[in-house]
Amino acid sequence: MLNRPPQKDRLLVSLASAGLQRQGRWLVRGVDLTIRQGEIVTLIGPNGAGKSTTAKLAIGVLKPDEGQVQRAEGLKIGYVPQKLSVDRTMPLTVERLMHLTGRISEDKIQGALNAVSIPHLRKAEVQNLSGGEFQRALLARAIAKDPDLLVLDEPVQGVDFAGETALYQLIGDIRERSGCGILMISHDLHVVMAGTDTVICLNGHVCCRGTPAVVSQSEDYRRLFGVSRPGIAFYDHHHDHTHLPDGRVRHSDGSVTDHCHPGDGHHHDHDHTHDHHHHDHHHHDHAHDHGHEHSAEKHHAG
Ligand SMILES: Nc1ncnc2c1ncn2[C@@H]1O[C@H](COP(=O)(O)OP(=O)(O)OP(=O)(O)O)[C@@H](O)[C@H]1O
Repeated sequence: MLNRPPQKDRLLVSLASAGLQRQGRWLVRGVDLTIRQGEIVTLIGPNGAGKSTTAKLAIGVLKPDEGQVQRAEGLKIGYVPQKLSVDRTMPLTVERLMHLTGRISEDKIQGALNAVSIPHLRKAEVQNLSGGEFQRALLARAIAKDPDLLVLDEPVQGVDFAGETALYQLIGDIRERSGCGILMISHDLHVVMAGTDTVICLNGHVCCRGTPAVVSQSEDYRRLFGVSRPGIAFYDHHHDHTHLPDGRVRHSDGSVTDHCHPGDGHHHDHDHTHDHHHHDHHHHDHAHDHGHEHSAEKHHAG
């Protein structure tokens, strides 16, 4: 699938001071945003912040009342909306779901299902799929047409944390393989979004933007999402040590100690909080206080 030569930095979509008004109210206003080939841009923001509206402006489903929206000529878009107009209780196989938006060749269907690791579910009924399998089926449908731009409105809804991690990984792999640009939407930052190049935090307007690490530390982000809620610290680097199940730490030189070394590659300027929604203890999704006893069991006990 999707094996066209990468045209790095090709501008796919740009919004300049874009705004949309309905019934005398600006749903979004002053939105500047660009998506380039091979780039993952994630829109975050609370309910009603205008994320879906912004995505619809980007793909051209909605026209801006103010500002400009431009798309590359002949841009092919794969869109996974937040809500699907198909009734999940209706009898419908994955294969037929993929044909709903137009005929796709057998090869493309197989290739797309392989790419999202559900080739065995081709004949499965959509209503029997798990949340994660359903999201993969939607993703397969979107990538089957070799899009230049994938727009994914809440791609991990109804998916547990392990599935979420796998899905974000898959989305990153799709970007690597196809070189397409990706616009994703989420309510909040997820640690596993570290593959995102740019996060844009929306609340009717753009509150802040930057890498996941920068946004998670920004005052605007904290104000919008509440400083006191369990925070997420981002690690955009690889640790050079491993946390053992008994809470001790094995370092790159093979030595084992009770604590991390000061130079072990953790950030020291972040909020020392845990994301208590995520009980799995992955090396890239935890923040911890270096002065404290740090034990993996504590996380699992959550
Ligand atoms: N056609 C419309 N007419 C009037 N208001 C609308 C229309 N479409 C959306 N809205 C309102 O615009 C605001 C932004 O909606 P939008 O769906 O873009 O938000 P969102 O950030 O995607 O929210 P969520 O996280 O809940 O999906 C909401 O308050 C919504 O009620």
